Amino acid sequence: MSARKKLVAGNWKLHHDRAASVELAKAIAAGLPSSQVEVVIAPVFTSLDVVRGAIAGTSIGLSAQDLHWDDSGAFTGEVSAPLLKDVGCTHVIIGHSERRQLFGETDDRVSKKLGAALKHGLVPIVCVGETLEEREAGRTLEVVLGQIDAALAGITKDALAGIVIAYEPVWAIGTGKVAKSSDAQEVQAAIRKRMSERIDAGAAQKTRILYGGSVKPDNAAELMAQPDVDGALVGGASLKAASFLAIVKGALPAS
Ligand SMILES: O=C(CO)COP(=O)(O)O
Repeated sequence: MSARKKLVAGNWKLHHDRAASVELAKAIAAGLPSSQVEVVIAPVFTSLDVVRGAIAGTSIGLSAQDLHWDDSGAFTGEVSAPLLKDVGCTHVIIGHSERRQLFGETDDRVSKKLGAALKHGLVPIVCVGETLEEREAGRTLEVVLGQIDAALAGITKDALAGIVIAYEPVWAIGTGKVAKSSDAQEVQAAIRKRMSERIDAGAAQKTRILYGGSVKPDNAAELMAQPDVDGALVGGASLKAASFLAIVKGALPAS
């Protein structure tokens, strides 16, 4: 079994007001099956404060869904790493494909955001993934490894061990079309190899690489049984405690 502790993160995207967020966070906290799996939830910005209160005293990590790379300044509408720390965040999602596709996120910005997260002690969850067109053109590894190279430019081996990568094929997000576990494994092994070659082999063995894209209770265990799938980044199925907790259970080692 891998020495890497499995991590299951729920990306709530633009869902749930404060009351619904607190209710969901409490239900997740009450149902956590085991501390053998690390669990992180990522509510909308406006719910972070109340969710922090709802999970206080538990092992659940609190993640934002994005950040700006500067600490402060004339950046209307943005939120920075020090402010996320101030509200109690432990993690931050960076470079989600929805931000890349809908909000002009670039590889360069992803790299700057990663630097800001690390500087302020937030665990970055860096998302990469190919579109359907890129996969069908046989360009999956070229695209994904290019995103990895750009995001991790300049990262030290000490920092590498603590970051989280999420491989999320764009065509699998919100579509119900999950990647085959063997395909996820192939890409995630290639990501680890690239980080070993370009940064540090020892540190790359410690980096958690999650799979995301239509993860559900009925496919989670098989995906997370792959040697380089160290957990899941879950969208739709993280919005209900029962399905999210079932996925967390799927991360437990088979008994
Ligand atoms: O984008 C995702 C998580 O960040 C995946 O979303 P779905 O689980 O809804 O496909």
